[in-house]
Amino acid sequence: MTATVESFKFEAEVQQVLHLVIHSLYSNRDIFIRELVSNASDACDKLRFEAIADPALTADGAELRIDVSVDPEAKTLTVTDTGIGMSRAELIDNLGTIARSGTRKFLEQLGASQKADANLIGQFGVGFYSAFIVADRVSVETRRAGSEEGWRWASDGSGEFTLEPAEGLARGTRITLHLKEDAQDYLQSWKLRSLITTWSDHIAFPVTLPKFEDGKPTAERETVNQAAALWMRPKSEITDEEYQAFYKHLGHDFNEPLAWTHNKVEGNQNFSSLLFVPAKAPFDFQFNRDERKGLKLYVKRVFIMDAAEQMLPAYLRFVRGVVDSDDLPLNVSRELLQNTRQLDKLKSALTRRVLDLLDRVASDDAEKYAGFWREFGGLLKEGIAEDHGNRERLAKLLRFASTRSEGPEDRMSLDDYIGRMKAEQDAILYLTADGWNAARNSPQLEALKARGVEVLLLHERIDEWMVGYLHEYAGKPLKNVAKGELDLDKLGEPADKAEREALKESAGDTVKQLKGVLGERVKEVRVSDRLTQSPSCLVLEEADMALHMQRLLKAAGHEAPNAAPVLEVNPGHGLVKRFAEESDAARREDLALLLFEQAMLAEGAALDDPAAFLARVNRTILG
Ligand SMILES: Nc1ncnc2c1ncn2[C@@H]1O[C@H](COP(=O)(O)OP(=O)(O)OP(=O)(O)O)[C@@H](O)[C@H]1O
Repeated sequence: MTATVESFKFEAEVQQVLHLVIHSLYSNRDIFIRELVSNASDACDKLRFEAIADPALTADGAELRIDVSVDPEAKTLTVTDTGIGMSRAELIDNLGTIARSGTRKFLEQLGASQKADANLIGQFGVGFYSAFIVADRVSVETRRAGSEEGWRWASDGSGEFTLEPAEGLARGTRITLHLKEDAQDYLQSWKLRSLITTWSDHIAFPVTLPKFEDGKPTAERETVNQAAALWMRPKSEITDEEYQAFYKHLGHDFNEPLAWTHNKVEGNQNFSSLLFVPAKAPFDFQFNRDERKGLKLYVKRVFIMDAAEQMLPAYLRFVRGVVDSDDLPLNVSRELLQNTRQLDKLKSALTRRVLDLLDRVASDDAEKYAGFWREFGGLLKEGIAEDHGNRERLAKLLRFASTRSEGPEDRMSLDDYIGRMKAEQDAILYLTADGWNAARNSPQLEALKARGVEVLLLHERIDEWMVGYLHEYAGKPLKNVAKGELDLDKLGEPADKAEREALKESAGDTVKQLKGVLGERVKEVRVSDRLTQSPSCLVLEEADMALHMQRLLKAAGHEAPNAAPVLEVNPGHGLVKRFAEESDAARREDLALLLFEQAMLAEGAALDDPAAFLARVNRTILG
């Protein structure tokens, strides 16, 4: 029969993954058993699902189960399942190529270095290929449910695999690992038992091991897991370790989850849900807004499909978990899911659960919540724009830096801010800027700082977009301090009020003359209440788009409104005084433009003509 053996080369990416897995996961090599048992369990899930439409697939009556065996003489470990099995084409596709687009991108990102730490690799679910950490040869014998043909796949993981027909196989898949010399401990009963019980208790199908006698496996077998869907068991009977192990299985994550929420709902809708918030963002996270995975839909304990897109809003795409509905029909399709009112309700119930969970973490453990915020905070900002109904709840979960923060880390909630607001202050004040330094050193803040008024510093790009949707919180309006007029008198008088008033009075002409020189560049020139140190700053009208946003949009090739800013000047500053006193027209123009250009630079803007600016600076310095 050797004539029928065909050889295939692994896709280049598979070789890369194999290389990475074998070299980076050696110290975590126990995970191979988790991956193989998980795959076996998925295969049983798939068969149960396909059999709903085609009962003939399970007509042979074999129970869905997973058997792990060892042969100490042959030095092999075998994982056998009675699941869906694979056809020849599926074998080639599944065990010879990389299907997940995220994995490709991950590999591209790793680039030439080809190094990644175990955590990173763990996050993309090393899957089947992890068998090669402990085995120098792996064979897969499989017969797809409903088909007569069986196939044997074999490889030593070095670049090629072979395929040949196999006779007499039972339905499902048997994976045989020829263990490496240094991996023989997996043949021992205690080792196997401890690993399998840790990893399989939450698996919904029986996982069996041989009984051992005198250290040798016998023909008798015993089931080592509870074989009940974890989420259907009463909460009080589930330990944290079980939840954690289940999460690792579900989320393909090495790390423990940050938090979880497990609920059973009965009444109008009947469903159970078990939702996890990961501690770390998965590697392909930024890519998969459109290709979301991680929330599994079951109907009456039968796995139906990954339905994250249907069951949770996009901004909660970090959530992992299962939802088991008693109401949806077993033959529910993706199309049907999109159009069911029932699902809308389910979606809003699940969204609530996640937000409640986050709220709980935030109030119970600020450090833990800070960890969540670092990983996923940006997504909640997306939520502010996308989820009108939950805006207030989401706003409560937002964290910001402020003029009182020591660094750019966002640690402050809107409630914290409101709690510290001055009695006379009627709005939540914030400033948006392109970056932390531009925000904290912005001239717009000078007078506010001088009065001890705290201002939230929104220094990330998404912030400007987000605050466009967040007009108020807890009944208090949000106000951008760089827009419109600021009524600072309400917030306490500065020490030098009388002096400033006098300066303002006398600066009327200066302001007019500045506008005359600057022309269309500015909408208006006025005396500033915002400034105490700097000579000038730019201010927009309430409805105008922030200048850094206008720039960003233009740079990305989009249309952006061209709102000319208002130039505010500080009449007490030497430069403004010099302008007022200067009689030479050319020098006056230099000074006016410098006031404008400085304000642009403080905004983080690039100047249209930097060389002309420098020439002006030099002329002015040299007098
Ligand atoms: N025991 C099995 N029975 C049937 N199909 C299997 C079995 N093991 C693996 N497969 C198939 O091979 C594919 C690749 O498996 P692998 O473990 O590498 O990745 P995965 O399970 O798809 O991804 P991940 O492990 O990241 O979830 C699976 O998607 C599945 O289609």
